[in-house]
Amino acid sequence: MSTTAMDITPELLKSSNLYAWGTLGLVAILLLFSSNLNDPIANVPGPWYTKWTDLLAKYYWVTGRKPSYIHDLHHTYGPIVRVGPREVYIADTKAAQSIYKIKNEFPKSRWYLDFVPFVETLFNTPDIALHRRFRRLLSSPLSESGLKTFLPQIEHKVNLAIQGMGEEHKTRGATDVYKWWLFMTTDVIGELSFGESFRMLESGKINQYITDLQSAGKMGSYRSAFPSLFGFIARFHIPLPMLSKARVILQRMRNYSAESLRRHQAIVEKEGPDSRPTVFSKVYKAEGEESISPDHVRSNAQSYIVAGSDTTSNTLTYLVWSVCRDPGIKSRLVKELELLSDDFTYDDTRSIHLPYLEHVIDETLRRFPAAPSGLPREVPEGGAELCGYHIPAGYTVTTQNYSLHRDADAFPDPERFDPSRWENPTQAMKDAFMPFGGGSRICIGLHLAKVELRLGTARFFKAFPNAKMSSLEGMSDDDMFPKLFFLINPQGHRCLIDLQ
Ligand code: HEM
Repeated sequence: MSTTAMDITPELLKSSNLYAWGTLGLVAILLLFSSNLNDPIANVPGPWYTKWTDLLAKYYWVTGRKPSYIHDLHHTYGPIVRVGPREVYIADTKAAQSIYKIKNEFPKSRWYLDFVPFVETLFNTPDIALHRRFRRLLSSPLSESGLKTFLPQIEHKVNLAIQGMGEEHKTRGATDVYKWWLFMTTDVIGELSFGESFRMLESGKINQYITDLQSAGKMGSYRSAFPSLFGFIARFHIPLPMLSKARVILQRMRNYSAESLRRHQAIVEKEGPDSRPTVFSKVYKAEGEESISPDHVRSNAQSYIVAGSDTTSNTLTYLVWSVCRDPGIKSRLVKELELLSDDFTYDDTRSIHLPYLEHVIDETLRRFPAAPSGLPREVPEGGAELCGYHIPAGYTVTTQNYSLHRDADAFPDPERFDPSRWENPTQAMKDAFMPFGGGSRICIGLHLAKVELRLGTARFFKAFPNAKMSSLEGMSDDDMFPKLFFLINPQGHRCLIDLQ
């Protein structure tokens, strides 16, 4: 049989296709092989795509679901998991202890500067020396003993919140505790930082500054997910309405905080240095190398407002919701609080033995940690051995409370809200419990938060022992589904409680 040109061409084509695919395959294998050779964390378990990109993690971050995405990865891949080309997540308490320690600390990753940009503060600075200087100046007023000066102001604000809740219930048939706790914590930290409250408890309204802070926070989420894109837009002055609006907001916030601090300074100059103490009073007196610039005072005060409001208010909201949903837990708490007189003070909550109150608070901090997301750190020089893997210097290692607090070995039946698990806490529970972070970067406001949590919870359940969930205005458990950005937030932005 003779072979024609018509017969040859498909054969040729077939074989040349085969050749092309074969070459491509070979190149791919070579690339994979060489990238594995150049990838010092190639052996860390994780989804295949995380070797090249962390885009999926970013997607979950901007949609408020990253902690649960990471948690699922831990379920599939174990306590150490790769989530991007240069980042691993760790859900192991021993490794967490070696990352978040006081001596030879792992510095905060530069991610914090994208999340909260422009001026370095106690919260965002990766600079260890600057952080130590801030911390030396700022710690003592927020320590347990330092806070004694501010107790009357805090107690007054808690009382105003309880009063506001009671009044709202009379006219509305329920009260929105989410709103009142936010007013309370924001007014407390406003007064302690700026020397004057935002007076939201008195006006019953969120003011412009807080609205601005919330918008700036959203922008920070996007900026920290796509820092190069934002850098490019800024560098080439690409006009984007969203960015011009953000600039106006930032300027307004800056003016507001600078104005408040100036007003406070003027009062102090007129009435004497101890006339209106704030948590920054010590800073004004500092001199020489120990001092910090007025802009640093302003930006740190601003960061306190962010860090010290939603965190504590959302904890209180989830606490009230969790207790009100479980009659057994509520009656035990209410019974214990009978040990306090009706006009009890904060000191009474410390001197009278109230273990169940502490257990309820700890269980809320475990089950609904206000900062459930990753706290990224940079591996220092020399690298680190974590969970049996060598992670080189400069790579990012991160743990998240969302996973540590759901470790079933430490906390059996971890999704269950069960304060009694804290009656005899095991070492594993203590090690895995990090609601305030750890090491040198542990939350500076934890004592203030504890004061507000103890006072707020005790006052609420003493004033409203029959409080229960309300279904008014369509309120349901769906409203309380947690959106997980850097901070936790109930997705409905409300929590209606029937106080009767
Ligand atoms: C229930 C309430 C609170 C929770 C659960 C909480 C949680 C945390 C966590 C987990 C960190 C570590 C962040 C990290 O490593 O990236 C942190 C740091 C911080 N928190 Fe809080 N916080 C609370 C209340 C407050 C309050 C009331 C303030 C007010 C001053 C505050 C101010 C700060 C600041 C300034 C930092 C940075 C500390 C540093 O890096 O040295 N927090 N907080």
